[in-house]
Amino acid sequence: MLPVRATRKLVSYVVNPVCNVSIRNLNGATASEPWLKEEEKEYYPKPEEDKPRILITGSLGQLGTGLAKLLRNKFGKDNVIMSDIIRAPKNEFNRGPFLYADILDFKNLQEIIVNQRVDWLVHFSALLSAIGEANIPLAMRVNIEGVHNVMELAKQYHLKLFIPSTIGAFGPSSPRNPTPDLAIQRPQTIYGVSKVHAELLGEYYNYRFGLDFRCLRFPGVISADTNPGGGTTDYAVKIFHDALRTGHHECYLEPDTRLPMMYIDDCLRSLMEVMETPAENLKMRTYNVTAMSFTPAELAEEVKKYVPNFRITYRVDPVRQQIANSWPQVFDDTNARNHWGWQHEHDIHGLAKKMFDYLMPLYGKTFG
Ligand SMILES: NC(=O)C1=CN([C@@H]2O[C@H](COP(=O)(O)OP(=O)(O)OC[C@H]3O[C@@H](n4cnc5c(N)ncnc54)[C@H](O)[C@@H]3O)[C@@H](O)[C@H]2O)C=CC1
Ligand SMILES: CC(=O)[C@H](N)C(=O)O
Repeated sequence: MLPVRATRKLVSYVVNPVCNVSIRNLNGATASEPWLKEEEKEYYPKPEEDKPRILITGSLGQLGTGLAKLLRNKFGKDNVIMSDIIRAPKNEFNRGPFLYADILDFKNLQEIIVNQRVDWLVHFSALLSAIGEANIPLAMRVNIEGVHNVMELAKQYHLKLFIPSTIGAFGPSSPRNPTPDLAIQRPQTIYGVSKVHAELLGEYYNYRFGLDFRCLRFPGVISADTNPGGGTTDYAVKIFHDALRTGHHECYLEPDTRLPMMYIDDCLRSLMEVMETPAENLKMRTYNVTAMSFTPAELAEEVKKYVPNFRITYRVDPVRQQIANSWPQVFDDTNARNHWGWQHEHDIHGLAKKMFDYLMPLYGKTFG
């Protein structure tokens, strides 16, 4: 029997096929562990190469498809495993590994992590703010139980874990203009409550077990090639499609409802950057990031530069208006900028240009 001098939790016994001895195998331990003797190292897997293997949960939503593309360009197609509970469109399915993974099925997730030799876990599965309010029991399961599952698995298998949070993790008693990283957090949506839970649990696992947990609070994310999944900030995507389709957008928020926003390229880059920041440069585990803040009326003015006859009218949805009224108006991301060099690229003008450059040809329109 080979001696194992580790103090970490022993998880399995295996029979080594070469010398037919029983050795105890530590989850996630590789031959680079400093506590291994030279002769023990051959029984442990070689350390991972420089390219991590990454699992994305809920990867068919607004953020996941773009992130998979970005990560695959950087780390190789086969090193990024997309997963979701919905069927992948054929073009997505053919672009690289895709697996069914229900975030509520712990065993299935465990199997994927082991079989696919996952190193990083990007946990996107969630019910967003508006849809969460419409189905609170499901939101509690997906957003809270789902987080428990990934947190525990990331701990067991020594994964680097990213879970996004949101401006929605703040509430009406938080300072709203500007909202710093550390402030009162008493959100009044199940979405917000579940995100505060994820932030706190991740920070606790980091402190208690050394889990490499990283979290960014995103504002409303705006993208042209994917659709939002049922949030309060969704109008800021739909307005571009409506402008090109009919020239008219009926907005569910009041004209002067100011919310922080970000173009998807900035959002995904911030995620990549924080994942690659050396741990010693992270002074916190949860950071605000943002790019701009605007109201529906201000965005409509921007849209008119491209579609001069564009009209916006307002029919307020009380649920989403109430949520928006409780969220930050301006997000303070000074710490992200100072600690790990976060910088946004797109303001409201850049955002509108990007959206119209992408969407106009799809709607058969030209500028001017
Ligand atoms: N889109 C935005 O503006 C913002 C998003 N975030 C966060 O980023 C993450 C990704 O957001 P989006 O892509 O916009 O969300 P989305 O709603 O577009 O996509 C979520 C995905 O989760 C999947 N899902 C639902 N139940 C599941 C289950 N039981 N097991 C596995 N997957 C399941 C859905 O099928 C969907 O594809 C979320 O955690 C969200 O809270 C944070 C702030 C802003
Ligand atoms: C800001 C978010 O978290 C999301 N877009 C939502 O509106 O729910």
